[in-house]
Amino acid sequence: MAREAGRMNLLSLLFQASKGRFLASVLSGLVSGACGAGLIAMINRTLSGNQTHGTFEVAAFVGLVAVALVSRIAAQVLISQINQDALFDLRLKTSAQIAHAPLRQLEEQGSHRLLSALTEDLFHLTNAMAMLPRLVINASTVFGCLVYMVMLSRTLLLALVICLVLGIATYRLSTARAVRDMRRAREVQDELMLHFRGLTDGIKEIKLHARRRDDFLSRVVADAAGRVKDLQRRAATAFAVGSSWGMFLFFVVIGVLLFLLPRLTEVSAAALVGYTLAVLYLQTPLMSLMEGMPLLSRGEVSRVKLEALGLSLASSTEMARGTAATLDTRPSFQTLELRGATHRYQREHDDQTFTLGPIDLELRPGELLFIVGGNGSGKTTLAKLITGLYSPQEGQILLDGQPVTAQSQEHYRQHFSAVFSDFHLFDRLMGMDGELSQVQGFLERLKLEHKVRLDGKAFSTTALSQGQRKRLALVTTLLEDRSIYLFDEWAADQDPAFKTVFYRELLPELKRRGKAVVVISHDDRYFDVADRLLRVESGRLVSEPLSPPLAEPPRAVS
Ligand SMILES: Nc1ncnc2c1ncn2[C@@H]1O[C@H](COP(=O)(O)OP(=O)(O)OP(=O)(O)O)[C@@H](O)[C@H]1O
Repeated sequence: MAREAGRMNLLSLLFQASKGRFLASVLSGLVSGACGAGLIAMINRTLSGNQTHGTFEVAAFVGLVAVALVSRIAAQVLISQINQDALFDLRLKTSAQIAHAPLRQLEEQGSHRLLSALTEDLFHLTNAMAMLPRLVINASTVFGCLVYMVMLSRTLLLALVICLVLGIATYRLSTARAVRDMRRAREVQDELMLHFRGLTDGIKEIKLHARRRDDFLSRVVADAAGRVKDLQRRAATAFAVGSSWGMFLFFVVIGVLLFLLPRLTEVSAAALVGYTLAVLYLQTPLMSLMEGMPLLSRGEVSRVKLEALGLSLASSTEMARGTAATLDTRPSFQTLELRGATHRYQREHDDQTFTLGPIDLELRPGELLFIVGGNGSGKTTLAKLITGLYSPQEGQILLDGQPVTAQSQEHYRQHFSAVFSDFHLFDRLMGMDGELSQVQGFLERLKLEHKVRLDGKAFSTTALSQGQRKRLALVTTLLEDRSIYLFDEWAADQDPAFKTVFYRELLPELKRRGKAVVVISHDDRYFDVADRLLRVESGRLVSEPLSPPLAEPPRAVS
């Protein structure tokens, strides 16, 4: 029942995506099916000698063949168009859903699962959706033939329906386990994607240690890939047995009609020939339905998987897309307060939790706040809380005295520009226009002018050293010109000379321009730059007295 509901869902998704063409393809399919039934009727009448071979009959035959041909081509073309459009829509929709999902939810899923969803699941879901109109077309052909058969003989129709019901029931019985196997294979594919990520991200570590490489390939990857192979092979075998069983049933039906039924009841020879012809004609659409079943089942597994990820395709992204254009890109503020804000990490299958907070913190324009603390003390978590990437689980954030709510969170985030320690450098500038004229100046300021230029909106390269990549990320944030800046260990990869530029020139300059700046840092040499120093210890904030500056390394040579 749940699976039926799922298919209904797939069908309605496709219908919503392209109502007009969907209906047109179904209509073309129905016309094609009706023409097929008409042709069978004509052939039967001619074979039984009930029809003359006059010009009208020939013209009618040619006409029916032509209409069947054109309507079938139309249905197929429309199907492939819907398929491509649906894939396009699904990719954009799912990307938007990921972009709008809460960060914590995405972190809990892990990037390997999201990648699986964006590649595997979207591919299979689209394949299944492409099957649905074909399923409707084939069903309409079957329907046309059945109508013709009702007209020929009700007794024969009853026999046929009994055979069909039996056939479908046994087919489903043999493939039920295959669907379960497909679902399990899909779970293992997430694991496989995790290992593939390990292969690309960890290629240096793998290359440097031959035994690690062999262990990784022959045990870790081969184990997951082997399980996927076994499960999919078993599912494919069950589906092959199921569809061959269906094929066998056709001949059983024809045997029953030709040899058994005439002994049990009175059936005319014309009806028998008509039935045999119709059953043979039905073979193609019914086989196509059966061959499509594995694709439909696989698509259904992906649909359930996407829903389980919380990326339900039914949920609309229109609202979120609409609001982006109306948001102020550089809002200003007077006060930002965290009051008793708390964030707790609770891992699945793990009793250990880490709690940050309750945090009380105030920030004003023109303030330079340093946050320090040991590894794992909660600095980055606090940064995510301050920037609105995490919502407080307890307590609240107030902006200019107003609590930040789910509705105002997107607006709240527009106050920030940040470089996190695991930042991502996009290869182009997005969401900016007028700011582009300032790029060259910032590139020169950060000593990148000989390495990178801007071609249109794209950087000429992002293949740079880690320190240079961070500088380029800083260029982007400076262009954004937001009212609050957050740097999470930005200077960690910079040479001593550039550290000085960052702490002694860039940060004070941002402060002078009225920006509030939050800096997570281990560089105690520069703590004197800060207006305030806060230490995070096991998730709690403590104030630190400011110490006098230590001896500095040489300044950068311009
Ligand atoms: N994605 C996560 N899921 C579960 N727990 C997490 C996650 N990220 C961090 N933690 C936990 O939260 C604690 C604080 O992590 P956080 O990244 O905020 O520390 P940090 O002070 O920035 O450390 P570092 O100086 O090493 O960057 C860690 O000890 C870890 O146990």
